Amino acid sequence: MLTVQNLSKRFGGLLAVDDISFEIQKGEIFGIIGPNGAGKTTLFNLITGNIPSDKGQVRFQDHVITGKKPHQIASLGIGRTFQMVKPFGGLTVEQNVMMGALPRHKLFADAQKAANEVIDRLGLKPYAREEARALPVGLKKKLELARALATQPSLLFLDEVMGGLNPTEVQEMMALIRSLNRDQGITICMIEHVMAAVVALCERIVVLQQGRKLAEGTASEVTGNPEVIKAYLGGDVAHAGA
Ligand SMILES: Nc1ncnc2c1ncn2[C@@H]1O[C@H](COP(=O)(O)OP(=O)(O)OP(=O)(O)O)[C@@H](O)[C@H]1O
Repeated sequence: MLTVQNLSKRFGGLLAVDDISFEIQKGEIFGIIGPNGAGKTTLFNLITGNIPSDKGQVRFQDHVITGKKPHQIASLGIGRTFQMVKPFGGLTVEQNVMMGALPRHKLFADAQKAANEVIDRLGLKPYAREEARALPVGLKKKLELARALATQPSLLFLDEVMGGLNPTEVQEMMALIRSLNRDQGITICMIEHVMAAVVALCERIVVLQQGRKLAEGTASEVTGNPEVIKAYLGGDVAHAGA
């Protein structure tokens, strides 16, 4: 579904993404892990057109999307959330989700209907008329996801949607991600530091370190890889359930 080939990005003297290649298959949940600063978010930004790449190519279905603008990439069916949730604070939850829905619908009323379906599905209905800035972090993360879903993606990039959530909210978010994948057929690529969630959800995982691909494989292959344990997992391996 998505092929990333030799993608690279330099910020001054720093090679933030260094010759990364991988493929995401239709229907899977794919994970990207690695220490802070490994280049994960930069990789997302390159794929979704938020920053230009220096080298390499990204193909989505039959399209080369390298060099396209974020809204063009979104209209092809690639959605994303941002790690630093940035809802339009002064707007309501419904208005924020409308931002995602509007480009998909000719009529305002249709966009509103679609936005409210997503709001319902994510359990945000009681907050639909509240200002986004008033929401606690768990609901802000859900709103971020709702906004991305309203763009009707077939491939969804999730950047640390579990970050800042309590254990109950993590369980709820995991169930939601699984349902989006299984029931709605959305292919998912997730950056995540909560290893229990990565191990439980992801069929395949890529590990980044200092911009480079350190490993790729199933959850058990990756969590059992001594280089990955040294570079990233450390004492967390037991916690990861490996
Ligand atoms: N716009 C930018 N200008 C300069 N350096 C940047 C920029 N964006 C990211 N970097 C640097 O690139 C490297 C990779 O950053 P990135 O945010 O992609 O890492 P990450 O793996 O997502 O980290 P984290 O897990 O902390 O979110 C870091 O050293 C970061 O400081």
